[in-house]
Amino acid sequence: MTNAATGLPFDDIRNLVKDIPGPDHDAVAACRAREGQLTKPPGALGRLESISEWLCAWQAQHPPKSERVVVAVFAGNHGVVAQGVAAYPQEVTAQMVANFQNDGAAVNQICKSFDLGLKVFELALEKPTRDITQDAALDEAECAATMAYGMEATEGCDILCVGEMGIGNTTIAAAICHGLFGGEAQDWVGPGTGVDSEGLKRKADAVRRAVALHKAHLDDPLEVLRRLGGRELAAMAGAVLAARLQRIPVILDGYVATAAAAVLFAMRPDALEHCVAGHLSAEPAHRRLLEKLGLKPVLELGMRLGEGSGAAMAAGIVKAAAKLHSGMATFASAGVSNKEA
Ligand SMILES: O=C(O)c1ccc[n+]([C@@H]2O[C@H](COP(=O)([O-])O)[C@@H](O)[C@H]2O)c1
Ligand SMILES: Cc1cc2nc[nH]c2cc1C
Repeated sequence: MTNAATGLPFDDIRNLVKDIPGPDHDAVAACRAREGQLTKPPGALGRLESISEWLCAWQAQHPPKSERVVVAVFAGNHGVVAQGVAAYPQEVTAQMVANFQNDGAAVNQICKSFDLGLKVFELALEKPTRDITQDAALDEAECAATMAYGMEATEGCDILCVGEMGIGNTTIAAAICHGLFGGEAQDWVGPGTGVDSEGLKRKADAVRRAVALHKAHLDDPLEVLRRLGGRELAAMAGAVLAARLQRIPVILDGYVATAAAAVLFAMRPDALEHCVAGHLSAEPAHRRLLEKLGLKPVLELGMRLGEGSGAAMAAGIVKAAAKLHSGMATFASAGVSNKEA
């Protein structure tokens, strides 16, 4: 069922997706022109050069801005944990939110290392979503409102890192990927925070049953998000969309954040061109998902933490790329002889 005739909240999201801007070719041309003048052989900074270009294309300006880089961490709880799919108890989600607020988590230390801002968005932790093996996780109004809430994360930033915290949400990510891209349930599940082999079997079975239950609605990506998703995934999808509309490049974290973004990709395949994959998570299905999306990770550190940590690590590289581009001298200004024409 589409809602075009009834005017329900998903229509607003569909209209926004229709109107997303493309890359700014003038800013890219200005970036290439300066890149060619910097005191280094052409191409010698490798992918860092493409990252500068990507920043210019999606910020629609040259030189790129990288002063205000913010890590947004969205936290949610999931009814599907009743299926025995998670290694840790659900209360860890709220406890880790407190840890973020008290500066004690891994992501806090990464933010301090690279001078990044951190914003934590707590999403009704006391009211977990419905168990996706039994019901739709959210209703349409709540899913759309949560996407709208996620859109607020873009305020006051030049570059946005998108991450999450939510016990059970690697099961949710797997269900969304299986719902959007098909294959077998076991292709999309992995250990998450470290579930044992029996738990992994329960996880694949839960994903298989959830996708079977909602199979009549899988051709609409927003319905996949509403039925198989969670609040932090809806908010992340909203944040990634808002960033595109406001010309803010995005660094995606691991498997869960990428699964949320994949909903927008399924709506239109150019919807994630303003995103880079910050890292390749050790959660095995992340590689498969990035291949589907055509995204190449900036880092591969064997991390599998979530909470925005991989995106925040990559932000250090992205900030360095912008500084290199803006701060280096040119052959002319430094009096360095260029190669013979
Ligand atoms: O996004 C990833 O690549 C990722 C991989 C493994 C674990 N996580 C984090 O671990 C939590 C979910 O794991 P689980 O086993 O409870 O589904 C959640 O808080 C995520 O931030 C995240
Ligand atoms: C301790 C802990 C920290 C986390 N950070 C992100 N997800 C997490 C899951 C657990 C269990």
